[in-house]
Amino acid sequence: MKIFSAPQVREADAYTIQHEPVSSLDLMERAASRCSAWIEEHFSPKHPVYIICGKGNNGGDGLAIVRQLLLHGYDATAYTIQGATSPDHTANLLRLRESYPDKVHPLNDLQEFPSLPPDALIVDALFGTGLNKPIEGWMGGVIHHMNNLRQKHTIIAIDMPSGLRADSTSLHTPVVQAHHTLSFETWKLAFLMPENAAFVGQVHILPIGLHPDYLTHTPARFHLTDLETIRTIYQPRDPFGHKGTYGHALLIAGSYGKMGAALLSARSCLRAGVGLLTCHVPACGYEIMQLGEPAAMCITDSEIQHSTHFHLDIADASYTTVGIGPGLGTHQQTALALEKLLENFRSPMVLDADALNIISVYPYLLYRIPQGSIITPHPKEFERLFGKTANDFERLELLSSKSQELGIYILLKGRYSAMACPDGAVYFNPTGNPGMATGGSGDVLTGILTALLAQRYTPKAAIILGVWLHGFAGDLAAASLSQEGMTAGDITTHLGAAFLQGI
Ligand SMILES: NC(=O)C1=CN([C@@H]2O[C@H](COP(=O)(O)OP(=O)(O)OC[C@H]3O[C@@H](n4cnc5c(N)ncnc54)[C@H](OP(=O)(O)O)[C@@H]3O)[C@@H](O)[C@H]2O)[C@@H](O)CC1
Ligand SMILES: Nc1ncnc2c1ncn2[C@@H]1O[C@H](COP(=O)(O)OP(=O)(O)O)[C@@H](O)[C@H]1O
Ligand SMILES: [K+]
Repeated sequence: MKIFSAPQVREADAYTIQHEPVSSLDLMERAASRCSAWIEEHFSPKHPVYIICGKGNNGGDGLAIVRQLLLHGYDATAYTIQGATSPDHTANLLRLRESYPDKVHPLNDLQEFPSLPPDALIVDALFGTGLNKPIEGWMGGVIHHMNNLRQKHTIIAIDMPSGLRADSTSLHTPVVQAHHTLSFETWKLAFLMPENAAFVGQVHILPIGLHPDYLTHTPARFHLTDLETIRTIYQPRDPFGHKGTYGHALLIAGSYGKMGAALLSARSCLRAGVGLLTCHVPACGYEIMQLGEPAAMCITDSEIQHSTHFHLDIADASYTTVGIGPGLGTHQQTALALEKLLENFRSPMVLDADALNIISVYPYLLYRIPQGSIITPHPKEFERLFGKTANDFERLELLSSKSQELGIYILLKGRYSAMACPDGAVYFNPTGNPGMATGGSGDVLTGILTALLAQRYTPKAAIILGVWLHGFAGDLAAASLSQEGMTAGDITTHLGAAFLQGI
């Protein structure tokens, strides 16, 4: 699913008005009716609804929602900011005043903000995608006041929480902290940024019938992975396939005290369909691996506690791909071995965890990573590799520019993991839950991505599909075990069900 910028949303709006054709007032009526239907579905008429309306079309939506709710037996009231209003706003104001003159009140300063009865809902229709500067003065006070009321009253934002910019940071400016955001047609980039979590609450995308030609043909740089994309990527297994068909992966992982990471990664690699798996571990890990996962082959390092050189077969390129990093440790000898690996193995590989921590100490190694490889930093690892940024939008730009500069796929892990591709596109992943915020979840992901590369998915396909499956398996694990009760290994045990149900 494409994520459009605020100017693109305006273009989609104009294109729809011109080509459907539909009047802009009717499109507003349609958008508002999706919102009032959502409110009616989730809240009974015993909740009085207070809708705070700005001067533009977001406020126009708010006025139409008030009228629609009143028609359906709800007690709804509009509070409107005074000033020059947009034409569709003006038309809706007249319509509302005509039928329900006592349901519109002016809001010229904070003193005029209504005192709310218990159970009242606040609908925020102050500003949407037309916000053109940070909110200042008494309107900032209104937002502050609404946020103070959020403990007692549910706040529902129309299209955007007011004050939030769709495409750039809103840090240090007043923004409504909504419980629910009802947004039209497409996700906005701002909703996916961790720094905005407190503002957007739960996001509900409401289709309003924007013209499909515009949505299909307009290029977008940012995407949110959806089931349709996943179904296009997924390749069913060949009925005549044999284990050679699905690749031979080498997983380099583990050190003394962290063999669990290697085991978690190996198990998920096997459950994600690899043909053959060999694990390289330090000598202390031999029995752990052999007993822990009989389907994996195991080769050991000459050192007992950490790895110092990786198996010679690497130079013969007999492995389809390599996954390296989980629990590896950052010993200097391991760092040297990583440098040699990067010299000898030139196909796309997966680098995670300690492999990335080593690279952040020896940054020149970044430039030796084979083209098309996948690196999977969590935010702290990302910062160690590429430095600090002032906000999440700057971090996103840094992520994308490094991916393009280095010719590698960079996965920044989190609630909506961001996958930056060397062609400049960035994909966000919607699956997953906070139950996955537990040690070892990332190791499981490394195994999955390594397995998909081994099966000869392109790196772009592997990363989009792998991250989706990882999150979906995590969601299934949470559904059966609870977010608290699940562990990283439960993500792996639910991978089979994720293939069956998530694609
Ligand atoms: N997408 C779709 O397809 C559809 C979209 N629709 C709806 O339209 C919304 C976009 O409407 P919009 O363009 O009129 O902008 P909106 O958000 O109401 O704000 C503009 C007003 O706010 C003002 N203003 C701005 N910043 C300010 C500030 N910091 N401080 C103070 N004032 C500020 C600005 O005043 P100005 O600065 O221009 O004088 C102007 O008056 C969209 O979010 C959705 O709800 C649906 O109705 C139909 C289908
Ligand atoms: N709140 C969340 N919502 C969705 N996914 C999450 C959440 N928290 C963590 N995850 C996922 O869990 C994984 C954690 O990875 P990582 O931090 O590397 O864990 P570890 O180092 O313990 O293996 C990532 O894939 C991340 O996207
Ligand atoms: K709003």
